[in-house]
Amino acid sequence: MTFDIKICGLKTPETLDAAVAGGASHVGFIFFAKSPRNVAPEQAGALRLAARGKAQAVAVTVDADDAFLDAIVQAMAPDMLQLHGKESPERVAEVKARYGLPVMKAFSVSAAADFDRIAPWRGVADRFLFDAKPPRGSELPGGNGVSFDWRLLAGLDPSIDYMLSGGLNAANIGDALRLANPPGIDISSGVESAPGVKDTALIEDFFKSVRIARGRSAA
Ligand SMILES: O=C(O)c1ccccc1NCC(=O)[C@H](O)[C@H](O)COP(=O)(O)O
Repeated sequence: MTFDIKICGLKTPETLDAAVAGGASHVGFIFFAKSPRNVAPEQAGALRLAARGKAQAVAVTVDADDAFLDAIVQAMAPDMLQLHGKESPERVAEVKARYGLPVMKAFSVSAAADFDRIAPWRGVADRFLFDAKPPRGSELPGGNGVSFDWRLLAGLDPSIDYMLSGGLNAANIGDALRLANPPGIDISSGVESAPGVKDTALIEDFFKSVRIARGRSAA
């Protein structure tokens, strides 16, 4: 079974290279003006070239309209769209049909009952991303560096394909993998030295911790 690792919120060639070299299966680009990780579609288009054939480029949007999605898809040709807002199942289906791309739908989680909410999106979204609920007052629906109780994932229907997200870092990824055994993981602020500033050494440390946790050599 494959195990996916997404490094999200990349903005520079150096950190994108570190993500790909470390073994990222997915690299994420944020299109949300209030985020310190926000990039222009053309910037993401230039960056993602280095990942072509090595990692899937994911465009992360929040309740984006067709005009904005058109601009993103045209400028960067993403491999996947991550919808991180309040997109309905109908909107997810519309986006999938319009672009012919797989869609990962994000949900925030704080209790087991939150997984019941995904039912209408099953069979519509290709994958889910389970993130923590944003802290009170945050303007960001994601990228807040906060975790939820990973034990909640242990009882999830194993046919649900998802990435575990929210507050992961090199120090806690071992516990997260042990408790949740997810098919994929996603990280952003845990590999940053400041909000929106990715750090190549932290990216390398994260991959090293993942390898150790998965029982592989740290070298
Ligand atoms: O990261 C952002 O700034 C962001 C802004 C708006 C919507 C989504 C955003 N991030 C989505 C992601 O996939 C993040 O990697 C995910 O929320 C985990 O972030 P973190 O807790 O910082 O690892």
